[in-house]
Amino acid sequence: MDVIFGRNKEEHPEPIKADLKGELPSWLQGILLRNGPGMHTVGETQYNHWFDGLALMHSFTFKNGEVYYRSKYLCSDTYNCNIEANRIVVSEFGTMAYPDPCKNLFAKAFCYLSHTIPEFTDNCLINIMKTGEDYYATSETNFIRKINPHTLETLEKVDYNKYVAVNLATSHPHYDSAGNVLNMGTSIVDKGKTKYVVFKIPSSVPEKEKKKSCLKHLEVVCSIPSHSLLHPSYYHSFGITENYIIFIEQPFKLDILKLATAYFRGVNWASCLSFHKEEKTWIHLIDRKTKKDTATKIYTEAMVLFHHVNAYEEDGHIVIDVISYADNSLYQMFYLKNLNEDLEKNTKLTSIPVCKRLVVPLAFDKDAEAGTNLVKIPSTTATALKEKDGSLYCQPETMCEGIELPRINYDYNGKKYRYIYATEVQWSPVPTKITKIDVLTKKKLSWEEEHCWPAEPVFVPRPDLKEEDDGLILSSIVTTDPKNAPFLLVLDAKTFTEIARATVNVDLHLDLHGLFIPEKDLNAEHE
Ligand SMILES: CC1=C(/C=C/C(C)=C/C=C/C(C)=C/C=O)C(C)(C)CCC1
Ligand SMILES: [Fe+2]
Repeated sequence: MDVIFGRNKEEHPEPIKADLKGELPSWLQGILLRNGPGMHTVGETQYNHWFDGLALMHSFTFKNGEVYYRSKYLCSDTYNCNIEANRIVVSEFGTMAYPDPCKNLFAKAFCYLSHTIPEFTDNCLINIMKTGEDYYATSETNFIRKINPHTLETLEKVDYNKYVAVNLATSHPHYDSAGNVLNMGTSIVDKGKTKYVVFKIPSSVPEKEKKKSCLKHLEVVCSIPSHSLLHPSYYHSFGITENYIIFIEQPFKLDILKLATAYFRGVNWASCLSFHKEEKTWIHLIDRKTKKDTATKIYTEAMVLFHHVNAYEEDGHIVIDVISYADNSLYQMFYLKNLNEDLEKNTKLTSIPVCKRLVVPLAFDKDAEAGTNLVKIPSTTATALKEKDGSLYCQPETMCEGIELPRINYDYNGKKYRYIYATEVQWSPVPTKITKIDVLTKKKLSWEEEHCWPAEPVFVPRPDLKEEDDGLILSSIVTTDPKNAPFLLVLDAKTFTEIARATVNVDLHLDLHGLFIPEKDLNAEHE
């Protein structure tokens, strides 16, 4: 497994023409742009956790029936400082680094005693975000890095904090039909309060400010007070429907006092996160018009969740699909010492990812007796029980087990939908299959091949789409058989049959997330 996880990957900044088997439809023109950790060793030093690795972006460009591959390390301040020092000098999720010689850039790390919130990394390794015509590499700290989607060059470093008071922000923003971005971040102990802030980045700027970034026009949509000042929830994504923003405040929490003292206690940021299994998971539904949370307190059992799949409104209910775990063993699993030794032995998850459906009634009989199930949708076994104190206790329906990195046809985001595309994992965190799940019939279609390790499957709609699954699935496939080079797999989303594969003779890295940029959204000037 060292091949997949531990070994530093080489970058290929110049386009490499892939060897294509099969035929690509002529409408497939654009760039699949993805992000993930590519380097875990700098000089003699090594990161502890897979999520610490230096961001390596890669892209598959589809042009006139051909595919071109490139990859480039994000030239973040973190990357530059590490490379210059020839060792890890900036702390990441699972690795605390000292001392920091880049004093000018990371000086604040030394002031840990006077700063509650340490200066975080700009190693944006998780996802790619589009705002207007700009693209950013993202992680979960306050920093994002603008990039050129054609050349993968690194551009400006942006501090969210300049535009909105957040110390952390998700790397899974949502987009509305006009391309505006909706994202959430946590504002920690700011003016005596800790809250979750929802903000909007408009997709365009006024004509006279054409050269300015959309971030300058960022607006706060609403904020949700944290249940606890010093223990805000950790969250990796959130949900939206036409009229609501869905925020799940899980008992997997960040301990701010631990965070503030981690540096001098010699522990990593990860150790500041803990799961409180005896606590509840609070479900917040924010009305997008009134900006208010529901008056009723809504909760479900303690869970750890990273990915929302989708959410929608149906007959006065909100349906929320998530991938959840019974504990936080997922983060534990991705320590490189677990991944690189005996994968089978060390990475047995103590809880597997489960796709759960939570259903919350919006309007219900306030006089209903305690214990009544208020869910009136016949298609689900999820319940919402009225409690004596007036709160709602939601018990989810299990949709399926063993899926992660879920994607949908994004035109159905926030709407009633039918298909989930995901990677399939069993008791090990490394995916071996890609799967399509029909949430209506619970039927599954899968793709797998020996020694193949697929990435998150991205759905690209056919231009004349008539049905939700009219389109293609793109997934980059890492291989561990030296005889078979890695490739970009193209499946028909309807049947899950292979349309084409574009093989590239490079050491492809297992990545996290990314997006497909159709040609019409690409600004040719930057090419
Ligand atoms: C650096 C840093 C963080 C980084 C978190 C990361 C890098 C999370 C990655 C999560 C993934 C990839 C989940 C997949 O399901 C925190 C904890 C937000 C806060 C402290 C500083
Ligand atoms: Fe994610």
